[in-house]
Amino acid sequence: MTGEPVLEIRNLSVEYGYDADAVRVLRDVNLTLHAGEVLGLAGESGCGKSTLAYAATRLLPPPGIITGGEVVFTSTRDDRRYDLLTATDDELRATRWEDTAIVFQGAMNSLNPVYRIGRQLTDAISAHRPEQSARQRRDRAAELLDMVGIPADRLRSYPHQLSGGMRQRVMIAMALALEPQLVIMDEPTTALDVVMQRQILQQLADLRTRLGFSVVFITHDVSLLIELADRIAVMYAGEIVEDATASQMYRTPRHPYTDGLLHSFPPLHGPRQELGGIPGAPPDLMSLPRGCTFAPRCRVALDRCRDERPALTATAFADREPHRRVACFQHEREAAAIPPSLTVM
Ligand SMILES: Nc1ncnc2c1ncn2[C@@H]1O[C@H](COP(=O)(O)OP(=O)(O)OP(=O)(O)O)[C@@H](O)[C@H]1O
Repeated sequence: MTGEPVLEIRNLSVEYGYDADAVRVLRDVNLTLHAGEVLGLAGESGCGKSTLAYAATRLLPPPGIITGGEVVFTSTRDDRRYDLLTATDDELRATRWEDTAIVFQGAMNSLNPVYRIGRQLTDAISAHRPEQSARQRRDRAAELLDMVGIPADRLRSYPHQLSGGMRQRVMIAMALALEPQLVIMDEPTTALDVVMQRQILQQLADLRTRLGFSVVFITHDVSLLIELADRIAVMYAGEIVEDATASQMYRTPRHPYTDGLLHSFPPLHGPRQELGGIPGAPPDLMSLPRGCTFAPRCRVALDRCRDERPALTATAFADREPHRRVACFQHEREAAAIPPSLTVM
């Protein structure tokens, strides 16, 4: 169901801090998001998921600095392709909310406590659609609430009168107000329970089917993404280490880190399984190991993995799984050992 590229992130690098204190937090990240796709970004805390989302949309707060790369956005609104990293302030203003909307971490707490929900939605609309009448804006606000499953009479509620899940939905409604092409949600639900997380991602995926926008959904919980995303990019220590469809990742994780993540969260459906987790902790970004950054925690690391850093490239099974990428030497060895006819895809 996915279409043309909407967002093409190329060799994106980010540092926090300056000079000797600078930490390279993203290293040459390449990732493409397609029209209508739900892309999940997974990985443990601190691996750079939020940094990637904020840098790609030029919303990175200081001391974050984009040190290289490009982020090409294809706007269907004005049929233009442009690099968000070199876009002018006017271009960025025009693209925000209209083309791309971001729901930040903890966004549900960013609703203004002293205004009713309706006012906050209509204010967001009027900032970009001044030509609309008050009536049109109210109707649109009610329609948006309805889209996210909240009855229109809640327009008169104050944020504190809504549950956390409802406030999160209001933020989604606000993000959808101007019919953007791309919605980015950063771990919208850390404060909410897993059932609520699932409902929210489910709702976004359903709305995407109806309205056709693309979604980047950031979470620690890869099992949630397996169920609801089309594609998943797994990040580790500032790099993408695996990029595959959700079903490929579930059936045949090619990176040992992905495999570890899959066994770190309980799936909501299917047979019970023991949670393994991943021993150890991610490396200090100031002093990364020479070889694969995951090697010190990897149960199947080879000597080569400690010396050489694997690049994110097509898998060793590329003829049968095009568009899939992994950064791991071990899977090449496995591929060489398995007769192609026995390979499970
Ligand atoms: N303002 C900052 N100054 C210095 N380093 C920072 C800053 N913000 C983030 N970092 C570092 O950048 C790295 C990536 O952080 P980021 O928040 O992007 O990761 P994340 O995967 O989104 O984590 P989480 O899931 O906890 O939000 C971390 O090592 C973090 O310590």
